[in-house]
Amino acid sequence: MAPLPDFEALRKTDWTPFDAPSLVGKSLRFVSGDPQGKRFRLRYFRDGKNDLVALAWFGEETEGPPGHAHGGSMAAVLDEVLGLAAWAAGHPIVVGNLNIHFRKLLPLESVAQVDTEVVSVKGRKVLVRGRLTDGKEGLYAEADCLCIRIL
Ligand SMILES: CCCCCCCCCCCCCCCC(=O)SCCNC(=O)CCNC(=O)[C@H](O)C(C)(C)COP(=O)(O)OP(=O)(O)OC[C@H]1O[C@@H](n2cnc3c(N)ncnc32)[C@H](O)[C@@H]1OP(=O)(O)O
Repeated sequence: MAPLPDFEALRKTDWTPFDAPSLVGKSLRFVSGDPQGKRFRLRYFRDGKNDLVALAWFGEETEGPPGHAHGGSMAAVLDEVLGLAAWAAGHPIVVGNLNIHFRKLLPLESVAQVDTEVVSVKGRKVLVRGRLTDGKEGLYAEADCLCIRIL
C-alpha cells in the first residue's frame, strides 16, 4: 500500500480548488480519473494569477528508470494539465503538438507541481507553457503545448 501523497505540503495558500470534471466532463480517466489509484493522483487548483496549477503524485506504477517516473508518464501528465489549462482559460481545444524537455529524474511516490501559463492565442492556436517541478528549485521537465481550437 503506497503512502498517501502529501498534497497539503505543496499547496500554496492562494490556490483555490479547480473542478476539472465540471468544465470538461469525466473523460480525463487516463491521468486524473482515479484519485485513489496506484498510478497517478492529481489535484487541480487555480493559482493567485488564475492560471491552472496541478499537484501530481507519481505512483510506483509510473516507473521507468529504476525508482523514477517513466518519461511517458510525465508526458501524459503534461498533456492533460496543459490541455486543461487552455480549456480553463476559455479555449475548447485538443493538443496538436507537445514538446517536452526532460531535465531531471522524478522520484516515484513523490508529489510534483505543474505550473501553466497561456502564452499566446493566434487564431485557433493556443500556446500553453508548463513546468513540472518539485515545488521549489527542482525542475523535472518543461514543455510547450500547442493546442488547436475545435469549437
Ligand atoms: C468534440 C470534443 C469534445 C471534447 C470535450 C472534452 C474534452 C476534454 C479535454 C480536456 C483537456 C485536454 C486534455 C487532453 C489533451 C489531449 O490529449 S487531446 C488528445 C491528443 N490530441 C489529438 O488526438 C489531436 C489529434 N489531431 C487532431 O484532431 C487534428 O490534427 C487537429 C489538432 C484538431 C488539427 O486539425 P485541423 O482542425 O484540421 O486543423 P488544421 O486546419 O490542420 O490546423 C489549424 C492550424 O493549427 C496548426 N496545426 C495543427 N496541427 C498542428 C501540429 N500538430 N503542429 C503544429 N501546428 C499545427 C496548422 O498549421 C494551422 O495553423 P494556421 O494555418 O491556422 O496558422
